[in-house]
Amino acid sequence: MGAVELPKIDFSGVDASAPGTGRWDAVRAEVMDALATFGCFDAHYPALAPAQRAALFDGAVRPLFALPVDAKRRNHYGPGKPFHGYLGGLPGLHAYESLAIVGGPELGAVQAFADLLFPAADNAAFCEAVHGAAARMAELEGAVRRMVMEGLGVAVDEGQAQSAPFWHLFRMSEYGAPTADERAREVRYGSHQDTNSLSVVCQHEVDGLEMQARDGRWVLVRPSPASLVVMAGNALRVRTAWSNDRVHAPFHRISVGGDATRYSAILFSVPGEPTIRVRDELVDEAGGHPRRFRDYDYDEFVRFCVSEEGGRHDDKLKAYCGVAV
Ligand SMILES: O=C(O)CCC(=O)C(=O)O
Ligand SMILES: [Fe+2]
Repeated sequence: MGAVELPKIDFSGVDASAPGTGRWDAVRAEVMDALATFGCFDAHYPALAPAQRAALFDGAVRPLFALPVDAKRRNHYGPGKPFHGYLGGLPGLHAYESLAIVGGPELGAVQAFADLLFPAADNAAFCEAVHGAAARMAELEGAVRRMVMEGLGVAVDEGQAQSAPFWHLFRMSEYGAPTADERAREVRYGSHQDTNSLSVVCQHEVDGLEMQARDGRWVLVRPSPASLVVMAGNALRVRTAWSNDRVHAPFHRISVGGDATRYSAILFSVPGEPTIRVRDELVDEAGGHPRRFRDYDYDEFVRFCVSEEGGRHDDKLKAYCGVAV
């Protein structure tokens, strides 16, 4: 068997602010195909320029992780939002740390984060680097999300989109290289599906993201300076489950090898409503598209995923709210 590779989709010439123009329709067909087969793809996306990536990682992400832990711990959004901010020193997540900005594509949110972590410092360049990259990644996420709705034939109703908005979490992560007493390649962040709708991953120079193909094989995704990985999470899978999982939420994990610390930045889109609902117009019991999941509370599902009970299931969504069909 040959090596598996992620589908590659070229987004040059796709204008996120002008849906339907240029290569939009052709790219949408490729997106639907990739999300149904792999649940993810490698997006060639030159709008996030190599210089912008360098500014993000070298000018912002590295200095951020070099801060003392006490400073990093200031990145938290309150007890009800346990996975919104700093993560570090967690059981099962050795040599992994991450920081996250709620609303990362918005300058004000980045500014508030910077003021918290670098008080009394000139943080204008930091803010520009983080906001610039997060905003470009959000444009790609928005275009893909719209393509999925169009591709499924779900009306893209601007009014409704406003009343049930999505919000973004921009997470920056650091994974330590294997130590002398570890194996040459170590899994730092174990196999999981994302809970949100879409995730856009920017790997910087050092590989580590492994996606699992439907046949079970793991694909190590090589970072390239002009590409991003886009994948579907369980919140999107739920919405499309009526049509035999037309969107697959892939399992993935992060491993490290070599001797360089790995950095990544991920933009997650999260549904704005507390309850995730399968849209009624997508359920057709008589027509062979029965309801496959109960409506569920998003935050409670996230807590279930990290609970002892959740840990016993691979397919946590099915265990949490699956309906036997
Ligand atoms: O660091 C990465 O490349 C991806 C991390 C990831 O899968 C996650 O944070 O959910
Ligand atoms: Fe993930």
